[in-house]
Amino acid sequence: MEQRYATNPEQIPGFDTQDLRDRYLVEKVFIPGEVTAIYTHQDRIVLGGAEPAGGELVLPTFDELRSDFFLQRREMGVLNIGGDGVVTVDGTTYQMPSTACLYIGRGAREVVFSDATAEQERGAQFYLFSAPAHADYPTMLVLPGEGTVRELGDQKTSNRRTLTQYIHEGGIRSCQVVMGFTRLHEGSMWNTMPAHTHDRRTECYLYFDIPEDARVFHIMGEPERTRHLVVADRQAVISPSWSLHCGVGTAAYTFVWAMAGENQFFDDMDTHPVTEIR
Ligand SMILES: O=C(O)C(=O)C[C@H](O)C(=O)CO
Ligand SMILES: [Zn+2]
Repeated sequence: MEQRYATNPEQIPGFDTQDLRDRYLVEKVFIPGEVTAIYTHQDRIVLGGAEPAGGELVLPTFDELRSDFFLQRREMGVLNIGGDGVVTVDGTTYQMPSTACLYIGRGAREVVFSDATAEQERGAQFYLFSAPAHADYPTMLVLPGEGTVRELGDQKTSNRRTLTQYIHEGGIRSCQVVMGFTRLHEGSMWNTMPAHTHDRRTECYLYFDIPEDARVFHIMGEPERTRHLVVADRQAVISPSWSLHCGVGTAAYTFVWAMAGENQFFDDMDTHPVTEIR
């Protein structure tokens, strides 16, 4: 498993484009037939992907965790961004259509990922987001349309978007993980405006449904000295607690957001008016 150590905002001015990409961008989240995992020391989050590609994939444990099985001391949110899939947790099967979310609580020993059928055109792609857990919450599935929906932004400012909360205080309960996804409406390109930081939590965005010839310019860094990452489809960005995280696409797109840290209050954000960002 790749490890990425935590960074300090004072390091950012000394980083060139590649340094930023090496530390904050995950270019290959999905590899057919593999479970990928990146261990970031920012809030000890592990993020990755499971793409069964017609077979069965078992969630392995990794040496770096020094645990008997992956979820011995951790919890995990799983969000399917591909075709229909199935996740089996200790013998219980969960059908996961595209954009369904499964919370898997601490203590689950065996997690298996597969496509729903052998003949499907588009395979399942499970995005994985895990954080240390101090208690056992039940494993729960939430299907598309069942989360808490918020309509945000305005077409006039090119940021009309629908945000769905799955794992959060008013939905599936967890120790730390907060998770959901945001879909930009056609013609809207800006996410997360007005932009914010939340010193209490690390957040990761997995961008998807970006057309092949389009990119998202993800803005990061301290609000008074921002930088950017150019992000392609199905790539993830790690935003440390001190980093702004917002972006603009050259086409509409969708992204999974997921957080872990000091609290789970979704609205605990320090907003930064665009007129003050540098
Ligand atoms: O479009 C948005 O706004 C978001 O999706 C915001 C993220 O959920 C976020 O950054 C929560 O802290
Ligand atoms: Zn945020």
